[in-house]
Amino acid sequence: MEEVAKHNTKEDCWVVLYGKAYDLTKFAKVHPGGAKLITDAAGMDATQIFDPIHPKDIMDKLLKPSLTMGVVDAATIKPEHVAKIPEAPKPAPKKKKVDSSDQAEEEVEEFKKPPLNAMLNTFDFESVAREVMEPQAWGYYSSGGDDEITLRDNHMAFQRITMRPRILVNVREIDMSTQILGVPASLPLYFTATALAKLAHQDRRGDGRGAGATDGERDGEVAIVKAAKKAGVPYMLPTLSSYTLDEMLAARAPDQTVFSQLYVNPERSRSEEYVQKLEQAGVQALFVTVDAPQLGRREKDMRNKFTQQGSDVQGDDEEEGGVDRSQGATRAISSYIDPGLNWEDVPWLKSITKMKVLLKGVQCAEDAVMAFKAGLAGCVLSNHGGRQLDTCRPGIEVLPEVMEALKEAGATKENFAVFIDGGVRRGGDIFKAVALGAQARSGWPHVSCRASEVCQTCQTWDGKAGLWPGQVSF
Ligand code: HEM
Ligand SMILES: Cc1cc2nc3c(=O)[nH]c(=O)nc-3n(C[C@H](O)[C@H](O)[C@H](O)COP(=O)(O)O)c2cc1C
Repeated sequence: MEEVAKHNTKEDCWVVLYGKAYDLTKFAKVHPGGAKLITDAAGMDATQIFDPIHPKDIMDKLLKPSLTMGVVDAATIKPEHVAKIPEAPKPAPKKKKVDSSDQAEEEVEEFKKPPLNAMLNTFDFESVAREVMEPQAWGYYSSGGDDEITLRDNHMAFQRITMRPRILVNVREIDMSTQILGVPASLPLYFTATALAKLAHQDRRGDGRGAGATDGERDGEVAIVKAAKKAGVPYMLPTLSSYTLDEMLAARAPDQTVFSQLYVNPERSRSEEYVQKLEQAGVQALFVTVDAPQLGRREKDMRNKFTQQGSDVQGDDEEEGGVDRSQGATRAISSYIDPGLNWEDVPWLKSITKMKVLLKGVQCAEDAVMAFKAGLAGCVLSNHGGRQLDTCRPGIEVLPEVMEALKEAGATKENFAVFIDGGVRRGGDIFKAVALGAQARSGWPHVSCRASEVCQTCQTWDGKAGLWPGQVSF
């Protein structure tokens, strides 16, 4: 540890994680979470800071092996060598409300979470999340690309589609269950991949319980695996998870089937290894994300990080506080997502696994048809929740043209699956997607239970029991 402690500046920054020393001097400058988080821990053991956010194996998975400087003898790590989680920034002073009658000032009450059964829709969850999450985490979760036009339009697009209910049909028995890529699902919904789920469980109050966690756990993706089982829908495990793949897989119930999302690494052998592990674990389908060759410019997130991390560095230098995060993140993300991935890689993707391979992030009919002709199992019409390229069309709007083109190309629901995501916030949205031809759509994890109720209402209104299988276009 003595040797590591000598490398304690941002120009020469070694950090210990789980007993191994890494040279993060270059990486810190491009760290998606900002340089300061890492350089503040220069020459120290940063495991306590790292563990609540990242999976244990991310360093070996993503960093070049030459940056591992060696193993550190645990006995040599003294308390002063241990980097502590930075104190949460002081809360903004409480707003004063002026009482118009006597001009008295009254403090606004601290936010209290409402009981779970008072949460009637996904927007309720969103407004609570905004209050209880760390501002930095909220920035990461809620931000979209550039002007966030696509982010907003994804949901607006559903509002532009109106219902056309039929009446006087016996709806005593209705059945929302379906099959998604051969996997039984209680409704046409799966939980999509979202990176770094533990971030949502960080603690703003400092009592170690985490914003959304119960029983002192920061259970991130592990909780989502369990929630998917409870809701009876598949979950697409994210590549950039907060838990290791093994931990997520271990959280499955014995009869539970999951899918996986894949960011293709520039070092293809790493992706191959990862995919083999998924296949051996019985994962059913691989969704290769194709809409993120570089990270979207999420300005809300960038601004937030600047104020959070840069506020104590007046006259900031670009590397402090991650001011130049856009460039940094762009470069960082390309260190584990290959921006060179292209159609010629599809045969390779198919050759490394027996799992069904689908593309996540298709945004027009031509590409959907190319995916079909390339022998893939399906695609997700997605603009990455408006987090990547701004002013793209919502998946729900792309859907009709895709279905038509696919039918013309000879695709059927048996040989090519079409899913959509983006802006789905109510069961009625799922209904519209299915009515327009998608086989399922993906949603944020906590959506499903409420969504299923609304979905049921819609199905009742439509007036046909077991409506969906008949109504799906192919
Ligand atoms: C001492 C080591 C590290 C610390 C303390 C750390 C801490 C953090 C924190 C706090 C965030 C959340 C920032 C946010 O709200 O967006 C974050 C994000 C992230 N980190 Fe790290 N990290 C470390 C090392 C690494 C390494 C080695 C990698 C990968 C090679 C990595 C990859 C990422 C990624 C991909 C994000 C998400 C960024 C985004 O999409 O906004 N981190 N990190
Ligand atoms: C916080 C967050 C993290 C995400 N992380 C990933 C990811 O790691 N891989 C990926 O393919 N998509 C990722 N996505 C995109 C989602 O899988 C999905 O395409 C999108 O969220 C759907 O739009 P919606 O948020 O409006 O429901 C992420 C989305 C959010 C909100």
